[in-house]
Amino acid sequence: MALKYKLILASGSPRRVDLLNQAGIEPSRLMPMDIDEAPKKSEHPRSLARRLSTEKAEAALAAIKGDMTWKGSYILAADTVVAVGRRILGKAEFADEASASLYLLSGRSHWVYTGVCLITPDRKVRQKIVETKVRFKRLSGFEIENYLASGQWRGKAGAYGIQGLAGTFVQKMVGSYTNVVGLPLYETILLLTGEGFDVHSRWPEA
Ligand SMILES: Cc1cn([C@H]2C[C@H](O)[C@@H](COP(=O)(O)OP(=O)(O)OP(=O)(O)O)O2)c(=O)[nH]c1=O
Repeated sequence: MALKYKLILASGSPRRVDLLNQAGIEPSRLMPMDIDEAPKKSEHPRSLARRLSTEKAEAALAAIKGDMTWKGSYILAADTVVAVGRRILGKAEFADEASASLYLLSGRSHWVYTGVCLITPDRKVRQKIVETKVRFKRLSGFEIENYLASGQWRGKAGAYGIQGLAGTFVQKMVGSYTNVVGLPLYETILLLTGEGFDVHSRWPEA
């Protein structure tokens, strides 16, 4: 898809850039937004994905405020959350946290929620929250140790990346694969083309 517009990707995730490129879209600018990603007390994982994707897009909009170079640009942001039931499995900082996450995912199903938020040049907000159900096989201690040694858990929600070695753990998946990797392409294109989205609010012109 050849985008006629300037697109700011409010992200530092190399996966999101790759996925957009896969769809034929080259962001004009990458703006990683450093926001507090801690869930609120008893916040549902779906609500968290919605809130954080909105906050990332909003932060990018605030950052370009008054800069005429970016007038007329779209802003795209996403947030991926992994959860077992309502229990949110964040990005592990250390191997022991990653290990705990993998033991929890072993032999059961979990949900991956990605919130995608697009702000249009006329500052309308288009948003989608996409859900994928993933079932992991039962993982042996050896498989977990081996995975931890690969380092592929770093910087990823739930401490795994389906696009790498952890792809071999997946027994079953229902829903979008690209959603799990960090940006659901089908829905993102719908947002960009202006079809099938939820309008929540409108922000003033940057
Ligand atoms: C579950 C899963 C997540 N991930 C990644 C996607 C996201 O980069 C990351 C989830 O963290 P996010 O907070 O959604 O994104 P991020 O901090 O990496 O990037 P940014 O906020 O700047 O956009 O986990 C995979 O790459 N593969 C997977 O299978």
